[in-house]
Amino acid sequence: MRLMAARQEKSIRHFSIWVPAALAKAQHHITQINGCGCEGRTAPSLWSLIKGTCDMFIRVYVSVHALAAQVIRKENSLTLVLNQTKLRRFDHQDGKMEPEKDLQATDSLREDVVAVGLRAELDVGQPDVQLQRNAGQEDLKSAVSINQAFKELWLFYFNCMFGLSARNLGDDLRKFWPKIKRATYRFYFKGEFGEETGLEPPPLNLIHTVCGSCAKDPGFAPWQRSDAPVPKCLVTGTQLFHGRPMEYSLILQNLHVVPSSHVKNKLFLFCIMLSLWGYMIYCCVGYCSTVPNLAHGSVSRHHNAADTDNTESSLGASRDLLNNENDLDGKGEEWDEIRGEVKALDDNAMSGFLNESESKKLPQAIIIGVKKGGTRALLEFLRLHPDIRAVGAEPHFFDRNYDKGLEWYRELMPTSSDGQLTMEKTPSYYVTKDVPARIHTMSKYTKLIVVVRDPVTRAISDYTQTRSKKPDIPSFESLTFKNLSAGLIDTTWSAVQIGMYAKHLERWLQYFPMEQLLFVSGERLISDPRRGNGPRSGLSRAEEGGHGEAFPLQSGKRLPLPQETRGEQQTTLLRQNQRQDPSKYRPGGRAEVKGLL
Ligand SMILES: Nc1ncnc2c1ncn2[C@@H]1O[C@H](COP(=O)(O)OS(=O)(=O)O)[C@@H](OP(=O)(O)O)[C@H]1O
Repeated sequence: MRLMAARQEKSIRHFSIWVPAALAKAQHHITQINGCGCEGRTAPSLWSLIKGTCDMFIRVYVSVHALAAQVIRKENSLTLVLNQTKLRRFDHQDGKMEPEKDLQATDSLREDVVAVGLRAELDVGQPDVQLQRNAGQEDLKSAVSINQAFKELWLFYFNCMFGLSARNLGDDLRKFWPKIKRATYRFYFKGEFGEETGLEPPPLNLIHTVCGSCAKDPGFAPWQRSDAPVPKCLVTGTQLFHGRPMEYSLILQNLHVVPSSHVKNKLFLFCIMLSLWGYMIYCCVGYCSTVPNLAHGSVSRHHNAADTDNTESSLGASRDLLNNENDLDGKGEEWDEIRGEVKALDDNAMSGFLNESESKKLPQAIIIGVKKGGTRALLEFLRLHPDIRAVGAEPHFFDRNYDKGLEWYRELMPTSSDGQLTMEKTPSYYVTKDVPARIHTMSKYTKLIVVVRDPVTRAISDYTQTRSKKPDIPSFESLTFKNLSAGLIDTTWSAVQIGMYAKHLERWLQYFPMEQLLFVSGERLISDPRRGNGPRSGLSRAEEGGHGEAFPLQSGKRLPLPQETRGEQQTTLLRQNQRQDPSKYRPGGRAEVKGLL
């Protein structure tokens, strides 16, 4: 046995505890024990415990300065695995300790020791003691005894580890101690002691035996003192962790050791972090609300929302799944465009292209609709005419920005001389309830241009545009028809509503005579823009004015807009040329421009 133990000793961490065959049956209830010991008390205590309780024949090699021990049940033996730096052998027969003995590869073992401590987080063990319910009475008693013995053993280890050893560790051990982050005690007893088995708490004499020398030490848990009541859960009171008191919380059979001050510190830190985060969010919100652009955006959106309502009211109770949202989305760009346009014109003024008689005027002609009718094309063609000055973007003054006032509106317009016509286009005007009255208020002589197109094609164009931005919208058919098989059209859908040109026209005719409205065919604008809208269309005049090359017409295809063929730079140049030598680009006078309308 000694030979064997010596051989095992060479393997440094494996030691055998021999168990009498008579007790082997009971022992198989014990699968594994992890523990830790120090100061040479572990093995004697283990021995005392088991001997005193189970009368087992055990030979124990004890650890000195050991951090962890493991007892693993094998067939007829328990193997005590010690993670330690030094060893002393304890002979139970004569009760003497052998002299301390240095281990090989001490450093690596120390690493191992730390690793064990961290890996287990001082998870002291998993005895996994099972009480076999169908076992005989004797077996049960034996099992219970062993269970109890080991339970006590763990308790002792815990005390060694956190009670005495925390204060009595040698320097080597002490330096590892701060690395231990958390202490967790776990008991895995499948079966309640006491209640199920009727077993009493461990007898006091056992405790005295185990802790004979330690019991006087006030660092030990109170239950280890002879005068202290023995608790059923076997672990109680306050232990030391890093020299500070620890709190125990009993959760089912698991017992967690939570260093209270540690937790409190963490909680405190967490609260501080939370407050900081809250403050940062608060600051961010405050900052956002003070950033001019964002604020402007939010105000604009607010206005837009209101304006959208306004627009919707013109369409009755229409389902506006398309139009207004798009308009809102595009508005930022529009205003950038407007500002860009105005700026470009101001630049012109700076470079001397404008003469002093020019001023900004309210529009005399407006393309009021309809959306997706071809309004952009018409405006771009018209503004090539030297006597037409137009805002490139859609001002949406009469439907969304009316509260900004006419001066604001005028400021958006390009400068023009007396003979020139100022124009703008906003296709949503045609379907917006209040717009006819508002334009009429501005000037009852305002010329109104409406580009109309087959309502179905228009609706499809409208839908397609929205779908390109929002692919998730329902299908065109499902939006158009109330009942597809019956062919019932849903006239509440805005895309359909906009196409009901006659209905909207009635509203306009309440304020303007028919002669003041010009209806342009969107289809003809595509198929034959030169002649499509009359022999004296703006396009033919522009062509006469020397801009024919700007309209490379291919039959059946829409005419490319000037930007598409020449680029914005060239268009700007063209306008500058118009200004430099108006006569060259001026086939007719203002009267002729008026005649177009
Ligand atoms: N010459 C030329 N250049 C560009 N686009 C042209 C032109 N002529 C007509 N169209 C068709 O007009 C449709 C766009 O209409 P709008 O400009 O009124 O649209 S918007 O309301 O301003 O968004 C759009 O229709 P769809 O293509 O069916 O969507 C354009 O194709």
